Amino acid sequence: MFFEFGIKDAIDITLVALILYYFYRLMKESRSLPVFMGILVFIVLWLVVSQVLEMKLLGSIMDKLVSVGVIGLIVLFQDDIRRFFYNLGAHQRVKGIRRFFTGEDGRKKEEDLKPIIIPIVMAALNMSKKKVGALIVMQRSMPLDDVANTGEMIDANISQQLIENIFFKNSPLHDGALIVEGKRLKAAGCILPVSHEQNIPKSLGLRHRAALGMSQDSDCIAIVVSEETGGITVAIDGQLQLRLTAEKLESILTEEMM
Ligand SMILES: Nc1ncnc2c1ncn2[C@@H]1O[C@H](COP(=O)(O)OP(=O)(O)OP(=O)(O)O)[C@@H](O)[C@H]1O
Repeated sequence: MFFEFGIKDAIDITLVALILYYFYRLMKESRSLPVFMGILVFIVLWLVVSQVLEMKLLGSIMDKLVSVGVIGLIVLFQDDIRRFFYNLGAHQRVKGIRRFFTGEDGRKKEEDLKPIIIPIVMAALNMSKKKVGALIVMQRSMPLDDVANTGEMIDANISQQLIENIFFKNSPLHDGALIVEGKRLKAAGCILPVSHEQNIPKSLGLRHRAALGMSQDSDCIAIVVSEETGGITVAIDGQLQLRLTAEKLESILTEEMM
C-alpha cells in the first residue's frame, strides 16, 4: 500500500519535529529531561501496542492512561508550560504582529524614562559603594502582581532616597525584592522564584539566583547590588550581565525599557 505524501504532510512532520525539539530543550533547561524521555518511551510503547500489534486490552488501558496523563502532565509542568507560552508571546516576531494589529508603536520616549531610571541607577551606585545588598525588579509587559503580593505594598513615587532607605540594613523591608511598576515603587520585601540554573558562577548566591529566576519567568529587568562585593548585576531573559558600571546600567535600562 502506498501513502500519498504531499507538501502538507512534510509541513505536518516538520511542525511535530519542531514542537518535540522545543519541548526537549525546555525539559533540558528545567532539568526534567528524564521525565521527557520517559514520556517519549511511553508514547512509542503505546503506539506499538495499540496501532502496530493491535492488542485490545493493553491498548485500552494505555488509552485511559494517556487521557488522564495529559491532565497530570499539565499539573506537573505548569511552570514549564507557562514559560513556553510566555516565550512564544514574547518572541520578537509575535510582538511585531501584535503591534501591527493594535497599532501600538510600543517604544517609550527616553525623556519619559529618565525620572524612573536615574533614581534607580543612582541608588544602585550609592548602595554599590557602601556594599548594601539590593534586589530591584522592574516590571515590563508581564504583570508581577503575584510576586508583589508576597511582600508589602508601598505604592510610592520613585525616589533614590526611598530605595536606599528600603535596602538599609536595619529597615524592616530590606530583605527580599523591590518591585517597580511604571512610575511607582509598588512593593518591597517580595519573594522571587529562585533559578536552579547550574551554569552560573559559584560565588553568586540566592539574591542573584532570585534575580535570574524572575527574569526567566517574566520579561522583567532584575537589578542586583551585591552585599559582598558591591558589584552591580542585571538579569534579563535568563541572562546575567555582571560587574556593570553606573553608565552601563543606565544604558541597559534605557534601551530595555524603551
Ligand atoms: N527568593 C528570594 N526572593 C527575594 N530575595 C531573596 C530571595 N532569596 C534571597 N534573597 C535576598 O538575598 C539575600 C541573601 O543573599 P545571598 O548572600 O544568599 O546572595 P548573593 O547572591 O551571594 O548576594 P550578595 O553578593 O549580596 O551576598 C537575602 O537576605 C534576601 O534579602
